[in-house]
Amino acid sequence: MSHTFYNKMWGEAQQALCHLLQQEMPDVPPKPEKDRMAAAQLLSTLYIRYLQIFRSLELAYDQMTHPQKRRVVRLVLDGVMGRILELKNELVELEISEFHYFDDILQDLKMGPECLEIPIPKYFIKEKLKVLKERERILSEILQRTGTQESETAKAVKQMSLDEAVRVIQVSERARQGRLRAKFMTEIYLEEKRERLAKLHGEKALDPEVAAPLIQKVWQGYIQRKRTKQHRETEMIFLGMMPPPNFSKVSMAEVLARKTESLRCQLQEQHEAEYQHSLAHIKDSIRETESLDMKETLQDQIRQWFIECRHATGKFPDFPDEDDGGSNVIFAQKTPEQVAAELAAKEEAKEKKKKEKGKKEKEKKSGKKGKNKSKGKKGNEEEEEEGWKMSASTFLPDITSANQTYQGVWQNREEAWNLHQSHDPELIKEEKRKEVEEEVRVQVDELMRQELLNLKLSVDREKSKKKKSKKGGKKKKKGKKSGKRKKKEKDLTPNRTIDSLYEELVTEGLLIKPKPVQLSDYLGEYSYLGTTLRQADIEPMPSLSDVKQLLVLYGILPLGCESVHEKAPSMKTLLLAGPSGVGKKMLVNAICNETGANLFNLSPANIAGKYPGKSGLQMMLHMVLKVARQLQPSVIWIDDAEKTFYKKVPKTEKQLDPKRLKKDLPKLLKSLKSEDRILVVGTSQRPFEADIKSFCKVYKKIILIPRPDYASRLVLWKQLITVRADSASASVNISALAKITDGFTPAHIVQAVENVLNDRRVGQLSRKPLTAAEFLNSLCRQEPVYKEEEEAFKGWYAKTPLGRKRSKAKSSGEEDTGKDKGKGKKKGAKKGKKK
Ligand SMILES: Nc1ncnc2c1ncn2[C@@H]1O[C@H](COP(=O)(O)OP(=O)(O)OP(=O)(O)O)[C@@H](O)[C@H]1O
Repeated sequence: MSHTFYNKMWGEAQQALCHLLQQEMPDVPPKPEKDRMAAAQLLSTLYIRYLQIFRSLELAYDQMTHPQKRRVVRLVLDGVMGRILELKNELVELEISEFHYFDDILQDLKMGPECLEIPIPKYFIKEKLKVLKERERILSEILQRTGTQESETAKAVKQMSLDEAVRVIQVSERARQGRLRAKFMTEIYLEEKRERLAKLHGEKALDPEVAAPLIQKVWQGYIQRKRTKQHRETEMIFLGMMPPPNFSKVSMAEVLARKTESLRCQLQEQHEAEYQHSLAHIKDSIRETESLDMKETLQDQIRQWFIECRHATGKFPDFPDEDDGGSNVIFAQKTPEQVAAELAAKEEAKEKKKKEKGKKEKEKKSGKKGKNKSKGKKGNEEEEEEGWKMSASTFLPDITSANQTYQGVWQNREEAWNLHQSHDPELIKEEKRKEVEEEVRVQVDELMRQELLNLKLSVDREKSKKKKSKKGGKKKKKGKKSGKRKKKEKDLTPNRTIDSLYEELVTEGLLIKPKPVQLSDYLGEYSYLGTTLRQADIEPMPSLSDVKQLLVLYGILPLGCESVHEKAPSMKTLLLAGPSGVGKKMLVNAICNETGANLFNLSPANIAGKYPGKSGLQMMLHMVLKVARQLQPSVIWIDDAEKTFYKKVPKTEKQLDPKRLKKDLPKLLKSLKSEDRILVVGTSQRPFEADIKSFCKVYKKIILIPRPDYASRLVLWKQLITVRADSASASVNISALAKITDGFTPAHIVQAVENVLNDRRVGQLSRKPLTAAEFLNSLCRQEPVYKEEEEAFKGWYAKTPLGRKRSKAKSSGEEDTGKDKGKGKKKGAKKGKKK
């Protein structure tokens, strides 16, 4: 695509954003929304519209080559990402559920489900590709040196003694020789048979008149069957029931597009380097050519101010302090609106203070008067009256200011000269001029301060007392600051470099290499019935694609983007719970690969016996945290997370001390600050074995991963078979396979496909098409997820804080409807409980 295309895309996204901002920040603040459904609808629509803008901006940022434009796009992009997270958070609080279904809104907006896919900005990896590659190289080197990698692979492969190995080789060699001999014997036997038959029927050769129709019959049959098959395939392709033959082949246009994309990336780097060079060069030249002029004008202006002030007040003014902005304060040009706004803000602050005072007094009075009136009821009534209101956003101001920059600088900029979309020197000049002006101002201020002092001494005969007192004041301020300073965390490894800590952690197996999986490898299909089911008061099962989206929102976006992590609702922990094989570990690895994060493994089984004792544990956590902070983003993965919070440790596991982290994990989380891009991800197959209170206190965000639904199974079967053998899925009844594998997890499906489609079978595909029945053998040897296990998960989730909140809200909602119908209050509550 061309530069114009991406510029246009950016412009359109900004326009759409402008509309949204008008809707989000109207002149008259909207009234609180009393209807929950309407509020959810509003939030969902905003969410989807922001998502579309996000997609366009991400693409534009990835491909635009103009360095200055890219900076503005990046600001908006990060802001939009943060706003999407905020909206999701609002939705979670409003609907009291992690999963939301937008199918009805998609229908209204005439969009497909692919519009809900949350893109992962490519800059997360692209902008630190060199660092990541270097780190990967170091990690591999350490692993090779220490032999950790070998031992890991050795774990997977069963150890074999020499005798055993020799025996296996002998057996297979004898089998090979036997097969070869048998083949020769068959060939010899067939040869002899043919010769014998030829001798027997030699004299009775067929009459050509009889032989010809025989050959024709066979040939006609063969050719007709072939033709019919071809007709059938063309018809299926025409009906859209089969993909065209070169459907999965990459087209020439695509290859070209990819090539252009990579060329653009090179151009981006080149333009960025030129831009950086120009920044320094232009500043130098401005300093050389303009700073003298600037100095003189500024000096003249300040002198003028001295004189004017003396005329007006009879005294020379005090020169503003450097901390207050120096001479900037003198020349601050404020518009009448700014002055009015300042006055209004002051008045507001005053009124607020008054109100607060009044409130406090009232509270005191009411506290004395009435303990008879129940507070709870009052609170509820107030809440009901108030309704839902959007919480204040931390990202909207950023988006607005970036939008203003777009409108002020870029929207109508003449760019006919800039065909190659490199930097605009005029803009750099404007920016650098300001910087040089500031530098000059500081120098001039110093001079003028001295000049004013001299003037005061000679004209007003004033002594410089103030300075001394001010200096004293400054000292006091400093004293205050140092008093307020918080205690710093103790560094247990002050003499060690990060490299040596990194190496130690790798050697100990605490820092591991993530498996090479991307989030796009996690297959799943959109759930099309979500809203319909919810409207019928049936809680739909989330689909794997919903899970994937949650993971992008809660894991990838905050880890990948610094500003989003700092300002978005804080997320330090995430729990992925679900039956074995639903892809929990795969998702953890995908988070690391998509964000370039380090992966620390603090699973109970992995830390057992390492760094023994209390001080050892402290040292281990300190090292992990220090490296994780320095080389952020980082993911701290705890497999079998429930074991840390066991209600009762099973006898067999007592030796491993699985509860080792129980006390220190909350402390570790407390020490994480908003600027530390570290995410603790727990995975658990049996969360119900943990003490739910302490477990949920640590893991505040819980994602329950379900077994795949029919649509996801269909996609899984199709994709997994196609990956192994391109055209094999055409002959398989995938729908039947998806139907009978209800209850099986993706891991089961992966296993079945691997078992059946081995290299030998793939080689036979052209002669013997694949059938669905071949998978049954492998499937029937695997244990599906039974209903009881699924119910256990659901029951456990209902006991988590969000689950309890939801059931509470549901029962209170039912109570209300019960009241409306004129039924007794108790009946409603009972109903709620039963449900
Ligand atoms: N949605 C999916 N799409 C494609 N492959 C998947 C999906 N989910 C799981 N898999 C595959 O299934 C296998 C098992 O996944 P994984 O080990 O992540 O499961 P798990 O839930 O962590 O299992 P366990 O709880 O037993 O440790 C992996 O090979 C993974 O690639």
